[in-house]
Amino acid sequence: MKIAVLPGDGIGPEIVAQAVKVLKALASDGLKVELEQAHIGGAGYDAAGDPLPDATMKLAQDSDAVLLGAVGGWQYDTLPRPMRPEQGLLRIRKGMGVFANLRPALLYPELASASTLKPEVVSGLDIMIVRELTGDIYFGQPRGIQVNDKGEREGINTMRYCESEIRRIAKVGYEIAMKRSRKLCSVDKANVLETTELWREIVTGMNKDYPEVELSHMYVDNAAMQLVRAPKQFDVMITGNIFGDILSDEASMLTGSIGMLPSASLDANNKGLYEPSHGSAPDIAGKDIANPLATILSVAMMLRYTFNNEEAAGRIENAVKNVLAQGYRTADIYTEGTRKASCSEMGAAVVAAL
Ligand SMILES: NC(=O)c1ccc[n+]([C@@H]2O[C@H](COP(=O)([O-])OP(=O)(O)OC[C@H]3O[C@@H](n4cnc5c(N)ncnc54)[C@H](O)[C@@H]3O)[C@@H](O)[C@H]2O)c1
Ligand SMILES: CC(C)[C@H](C(=O)O)[C@@H](O)C(=O)O
Ligand SMILES: [Mg+2]
Repeated sequence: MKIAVLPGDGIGPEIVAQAVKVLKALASDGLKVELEQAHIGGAGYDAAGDPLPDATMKLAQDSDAVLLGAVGGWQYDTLPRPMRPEQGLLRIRKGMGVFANLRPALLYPELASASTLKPEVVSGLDIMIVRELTGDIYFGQPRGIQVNDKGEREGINTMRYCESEIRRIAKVGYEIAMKRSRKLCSVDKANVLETTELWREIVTGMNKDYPEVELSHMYVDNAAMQLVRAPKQFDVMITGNIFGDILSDEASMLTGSIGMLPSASLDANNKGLYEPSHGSAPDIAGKDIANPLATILSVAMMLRYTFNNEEAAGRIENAVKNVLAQGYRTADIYTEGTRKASCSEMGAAVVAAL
């Protein structure tokens, strides 16, 4: 199997190096993997004048899966928008057609005290956020900054979903719910936004195809509040691109740190792009202190969803559990009495625990 490795910017190269160590360790044990690296984001702009160079998109299309670190950096924030790192990420998601973004918020028992919430609120937490990834206000037209009739500049973005886009993500949500506790909460803002009124109507209509699934609906503002009030009421959540972006960062803190939250972005055939849910963390880049576990756990998701290799996925997840049980902690999840580890030490500990 061929994996395109796109480290990107900021902490991207540091965390991806740890995930690659894990893949190479599995390869030395017989897993057949071929890795090829390419630039994306600011690194793509620096190397080829484009945040998604053609060669990178071609490599992604020729590979079975893509492992991505993160993109973005302050030095790129004033570039014209099409040249910004984030556009490279949006283009590769769209280009690969990976519309289903799975972001599991799982609390490892050892990290209950690392969360900023009370341990009893988060212990046993296991939520799957299913975020639509290639539509919504991220891609809707018209968009831009224009001068209006009064000579004043105005910024425009358009929230937009068509029925088929809603249907295909809802199907993913229902099917995941069927494999878990059969509880699905759809998050929208149907009280105000027509886009999500349609979303709610379609998700509700599909419940007849999955009668065992207990469907509920929640407005996004309430969902944001409920996630910190009583997060264990949720099992599978489905939502659109922008709400899912925000809610998944919020959910990550329930698990102790955003450095713990992996993701899988899948197309209709389970070909996928795998990346941590966090960004390039420019504030800590280059210091070897970032948490690589979200990226390492994204590799486990790759093995499970794209390569159907549950055994290898389980090996990685167990190794992560073991290193946490042994007390290894990067700075973001460090609590008194545990063993502070750098990014590379954490990667090495996971390899040793495989
Ligand atoms: N998928 C992506 O590539 C992605 C996601 C989000 C943000 N970004 C980009 O990243 C840049 C920074 O954005 P931001 O600061 O809003 O979000 P961020 O997720 O990069 O960082 C937010 C905070 O979390 C910390 N953090 C993030 N990942 C961590 C890890 N693995 N270990 C320890 N701490 C970690 C950071 O140090 C920072 O304090 C921006 O350019 C943004 O556009 C990229
Ligand atoms: C960097 C940005 C384009 C991206 C998003 O908004 O999807 C990020 O926040 C994420 O969550 O992966
Ligand atoms: Mg985000």
